[in-house]
Amino acid sequence: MSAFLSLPIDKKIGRILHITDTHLFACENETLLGVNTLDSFNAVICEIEKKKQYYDLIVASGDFVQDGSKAAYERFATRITQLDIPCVWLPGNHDMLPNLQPVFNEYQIPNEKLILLGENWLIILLNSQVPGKAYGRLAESELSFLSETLQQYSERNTCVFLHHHPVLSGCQWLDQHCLQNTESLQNILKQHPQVKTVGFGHIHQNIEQQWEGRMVFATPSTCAQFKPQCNEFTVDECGPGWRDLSLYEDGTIETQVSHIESTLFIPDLTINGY
Ligand SMILES: Nc1ncnc2c1ncn2[C@@H]1O[C@@H]2COP(=O)(O)O[C@H]2[C@H]1O
Repeated sequence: MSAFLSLPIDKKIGRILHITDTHLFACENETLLGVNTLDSFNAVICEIEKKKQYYDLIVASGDFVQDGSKAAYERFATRITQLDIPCVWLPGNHDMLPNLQPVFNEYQIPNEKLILLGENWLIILLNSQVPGKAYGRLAESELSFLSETLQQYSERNTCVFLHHHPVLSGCQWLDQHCLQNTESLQNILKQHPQVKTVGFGHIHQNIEQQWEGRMVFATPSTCAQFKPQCNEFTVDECGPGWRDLSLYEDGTIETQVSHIESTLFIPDLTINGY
């Protein structure tokens, strides 16, 4: 069985900050879809600091960088560790593990896939990356890790995180890049009603919907967003975002997405791909 991180919680409610798709570059002036991704990430973190909300854990769900560079991973690691909240991560399709891993190790951002949060909750992080591809797939090893962990901790309410969307977003151009073996995930989840939610990034938009009797959600990127329900690539005007999750002892979840409201981060709506 894998190593795990055990986090006691002070209060009865477990609080998670979900950050995703930061798309940072080595160069501080680089932009994605017209948004300076370092400035938008910093704006999100500053806003979170200002709110002084208490968190037990940060889950960072991939696409940390756009250029694959160590310097860009350093930018993420430097700023996120300033929050002084335990942070765990999983990779997205843009991530280069040989560059990510040494930097996150240096900053003590642990590579834990199994987190015991307080007495009642289990957080599971899955790697859905297929190197060189925008779509995702859960390898047999990830599926058996999920299945074995859920069996071992069957008494705990559980949140599962991965990068790719297991449910269709309704954007055709994005749905070709979804999780390809959703059925295998579904087959495991069907046997484990303790899994209360599945969270992901990748699609740069807010989704909260019911799936197989549980809530699933996508969290907006900390940079530019994609417009919901569009067949062709379309950028949304929504500002950089993040998500709060409150996990209650009885297995219920409250969640809320926030966005930065600033004219500094309006994307270039004329760009049609990257
Ligand atoms: N115009 C486009 N049509 C289809 N896919 C695209 C387009 N532009 C970018 N993409 C891919 O879609 C992916 C969506 O999120 P990513 O940031 O992972 O990376 C993106 C690209 O790999």
